[in-house]
Amino acid sequence: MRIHRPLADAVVGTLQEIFLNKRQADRAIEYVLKSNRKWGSRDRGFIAENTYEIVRWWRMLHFVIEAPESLNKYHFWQAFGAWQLLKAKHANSDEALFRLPDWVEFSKVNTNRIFSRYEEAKNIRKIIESVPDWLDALGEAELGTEKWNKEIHALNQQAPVILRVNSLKSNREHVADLLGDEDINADYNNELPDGLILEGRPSVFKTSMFKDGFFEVQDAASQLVAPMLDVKAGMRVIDACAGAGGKTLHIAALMENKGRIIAMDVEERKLQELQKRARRAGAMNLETRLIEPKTIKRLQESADRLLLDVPCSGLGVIRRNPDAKWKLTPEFIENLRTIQYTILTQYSSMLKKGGKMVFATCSLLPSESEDHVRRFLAEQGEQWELLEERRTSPAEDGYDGFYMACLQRK
Ligand SMILES: C[S@@+](CC[C@H](N)C(=O)[O-])C[C@H]1O[C@@H](n2cnc3c(N)ncnc32)[C@H](O)[C@@H]1O
Repeated sequence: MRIHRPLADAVVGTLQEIFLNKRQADRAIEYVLKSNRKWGSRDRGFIAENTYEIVRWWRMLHFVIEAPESLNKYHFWQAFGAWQLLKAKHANSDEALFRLPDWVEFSKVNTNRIFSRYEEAKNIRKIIESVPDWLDALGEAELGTEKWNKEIHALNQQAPVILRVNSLKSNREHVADLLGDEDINADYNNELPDGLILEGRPSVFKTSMFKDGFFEVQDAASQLVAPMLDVKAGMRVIDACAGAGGKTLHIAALMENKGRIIAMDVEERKLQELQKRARRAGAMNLETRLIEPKTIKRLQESADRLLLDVPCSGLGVIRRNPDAKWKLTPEFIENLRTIQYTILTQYSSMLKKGGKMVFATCSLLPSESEDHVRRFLAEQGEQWELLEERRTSPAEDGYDGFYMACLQRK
């Protein structure tokens, strides 16, 4: 394999945007890809994949190149070079040893030293799995050593691309056929009635099927949340932390567009995106509502079903957002725990007696998930019954790490 200089430049420049200018990885990648329309799909794939992988393995690469705390552009070139040298080995592949091109930026890259540092790194979990000290300690404290070893390893693997077919417009056999016409192969999974697991990492957003609202990209774990709500056509449903509406659209499809969904959030921008997606999906039975001081009180005991997909650390989805490892802080997670429990205790009042509520997070940490439900039941158990609870695990079932619990109001 040869490395093309403009592509390497693009990766190194994007890494600097992410680490020095604190840009979000997906936005920085999107920006650089838009900057040169002439790049073909392989070039784009190279830039996106290498950037994401170097972000994912940042701590390990930082260790092998022996970089200081304060970084300059040459350190990003060295990390890029080290990743080219190590990626086959790191994936346990027996590909031939890669030789770096004779570029001045690589003049300080010592291949033998990189390999010996890599062997050293293998003995230190937080280095080889590339996690900050505090997160490694927190994961181990909450999950136990054996489980954390497995989960953090699985969280560093690339996640599969999974679609949720929009049953308002199509069905999965039809979409699988249409994808086949575009040389995209898809597999089924019995647990996900509308799910299609794609082979490889094809770009699906440019297909006419996507533009026509035939599917959304949504991980398997996320596809389990709306069905747990047990919605029926005609019900009144509140999705209280709807964001851009991944789960709202699923709920709308399960309700066959009948009844009413109120999709709420504290960020108007996300609700606008939700409306755009709802139009594409043909979801007509929903309205969006920005949460203001009296919104929750006005909706007391008004919903048959309530989804609380609360803001969380996103630790269960770092396969897809590896830069979160470097942006999260213990203080931020602590603050989230307070918000999560406040949402659970205050927003639950919107549910009618006899109604069902799902509390969900995309975190692997019990302190953001199970612990809240246990405390809620301890404090208000006479009014609530826990009907069902589920945890998904990147290590065990290959899904993102979600928690979801269904509670019924007595
Ligand atoms: C996990 S995300 C929701 C993802 C969304 N349900 C989906 O499936 O695409 C959590 C959402 O909670 C919102 N949020 C944060 N604080 C909130 C609050 N106090 N009340 C309601 N929503 C809040 C965030 O803006 C974010 O969109």
